[in-house]
Amino acid sequence: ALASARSDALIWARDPEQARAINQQHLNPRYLPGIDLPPALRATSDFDAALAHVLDGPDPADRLIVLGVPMAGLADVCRRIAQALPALGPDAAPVHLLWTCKGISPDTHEWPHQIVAQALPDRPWLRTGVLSGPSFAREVAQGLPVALTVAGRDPDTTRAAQAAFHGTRARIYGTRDVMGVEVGGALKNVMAIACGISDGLRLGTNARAALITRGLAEIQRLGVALGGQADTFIGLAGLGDLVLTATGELSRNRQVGVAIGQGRTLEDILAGGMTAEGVRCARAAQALGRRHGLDLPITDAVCGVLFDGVAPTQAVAALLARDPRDE
Ligand SMILES: NC(=O)c1ccc[n+]([C@@H]2O[C@H](COP(=O)([O-])OP(=O)(O)OC[C@H]3O[C@@H](n4cnc5c(N)ncnc54)[C@H](O)[C@@H]3O)[C@@H](O)[C@H]2O)c1
Ligand SMILES: O=P(O)(O)OC[C@H](O)CO
Repeated sequence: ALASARSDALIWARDPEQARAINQQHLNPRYLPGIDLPPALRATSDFDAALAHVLDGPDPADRLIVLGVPMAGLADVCRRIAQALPALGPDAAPVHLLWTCKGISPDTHEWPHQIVAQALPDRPWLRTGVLSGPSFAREVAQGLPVALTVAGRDPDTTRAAQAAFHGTRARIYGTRDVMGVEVGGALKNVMAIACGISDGLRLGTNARAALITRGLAEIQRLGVALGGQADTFIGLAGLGDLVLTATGELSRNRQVGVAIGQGRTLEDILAGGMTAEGVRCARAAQALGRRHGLDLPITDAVCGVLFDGVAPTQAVAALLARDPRDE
């Protein structure tokens, strides 16, 4: 998206072959097969060179890093940034750092902003935030319109993201509710697995709508208990991303659920190395819910099917047999 409007967008890729394909053929055959990338987009596999590109750019008001790695790589990449960043003084121009990660650490139950704060502490010029919302990478790469949310404690972060993306096909909204946005992004993946299972079982569109609506209630319950704002969950990072991921065929989390509903095993589905963050964070969401004394029945059902050998049909029956309650 950035490279469609400006000439200084640079991707850091771990794999030099991937960087070469982006530079020479304007293609990313592994992750975005068949899509022509903007010729202005350049790539490097040299981590230090990528950071220098941000710090040495012509406009100090324009320093933006977007971390598009899965949750499993977030701490590691932040530590690499911490090691490579020079010691800037307190008056240095800000560097804005956004992450796209949607999940919870399966071991420590930490949220992305907590992982970033630990790995990159005490840098007053570093402004951080989360970039989230309904956004299949493939559609963004095709140049189709997308609306996203940036959440950061410092309003500068939202403004920097808005300025950077202005003129592209991406429209950025701002909020300060980092926790709410992160809970929305992580939990919608669990709900997308639930909707996929329901669709894989051919339970119909009524069932899917029920799971989306009650799933949103569940996401909001956990998010508010953790300090998020209730109205964040009817915004792009809540309802918007939930609807997209629970219904869009491009969703990998939904695809995992559909395949399970059709009778495949989780091990078999994930054997190709697909990133489906909902699988990695469902247990952590369940544990956080229990710690806060919350009822998260759909999350429990997804955990039962993914990890405890509960048959999908049994999980549906258990959800329907719960005691009646007010909406
Ligand atoms: N793909 C999407 O449509 C999309 C949209 C919005 C948000 N997200 C979220 O963004 C995050 C990244 O998703 P993705 O689909 O781009 O993941 P991905 O699995 O496609 O990986 C993205 C890139 O990160 C690299 N990577 C993986 N582990 C790494 C590590 N340890 N260190 C450095 N690089 C590493 C990969 O090689 C790849 O180039 C996820 O949390 C996902 O939920 C994805
Ligand atoms: O493919 P998924 O299920 O990880 O979803 C991708 C994005 O998070 C959608 O906003």
